[in-house]
Amino acid sequence: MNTPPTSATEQQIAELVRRFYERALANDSLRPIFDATVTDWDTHHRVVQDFWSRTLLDTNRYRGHPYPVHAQLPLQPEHFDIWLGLFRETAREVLPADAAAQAIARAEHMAESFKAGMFSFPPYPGPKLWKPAL
Ligand code: HEM
Repeated sequence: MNTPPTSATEQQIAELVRRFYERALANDSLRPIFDATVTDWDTHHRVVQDFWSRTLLDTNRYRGHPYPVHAQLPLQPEHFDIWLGLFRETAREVLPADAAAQAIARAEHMAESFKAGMFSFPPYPGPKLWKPAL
């Protein structure tokens, strides 16, 4: 999704990522999920920085697909609330106001989409319960 570039700098975005992960890894609910998944932190920071660079500066550095990545993680809805709380705090601290507002809006929108995709429906009951129409 491309939006007009904000006044953030790459340096501020790097700082956003650094401080956000400092907080996320100090959080007892989020840390185990990162510990179990991320083996190469430099690469992870770079990928996430590229993502925010695309969102806030309209660069084309991130070309991944965040939804399938998160759909495979053992997440509950409350993980997103905690994540967003830490992200809002960090974004307001590190980014200029226009960029903070855009980053927070994007994260909130993604959290809503992720939650809608991941938690809206009960698990598929399986083919045994399906009856073909006659
Ligand atoms: C809506 C809020 C979120 C945003 C915007 C976001 C953003 C991202 C992005 C851009 C990536 C890189 C995906 C890629 O490899 O292409 C990522 C990966 C990851 N995120 Fe999130 N994330 C969010 C919520 C969460 C939450 C709640 C958790 C729970 C701890 C989480 C844990 C992870 C982990 C563990 C990875 C690495 C997965 C892997 O390397 O296999 N994220 N996230």
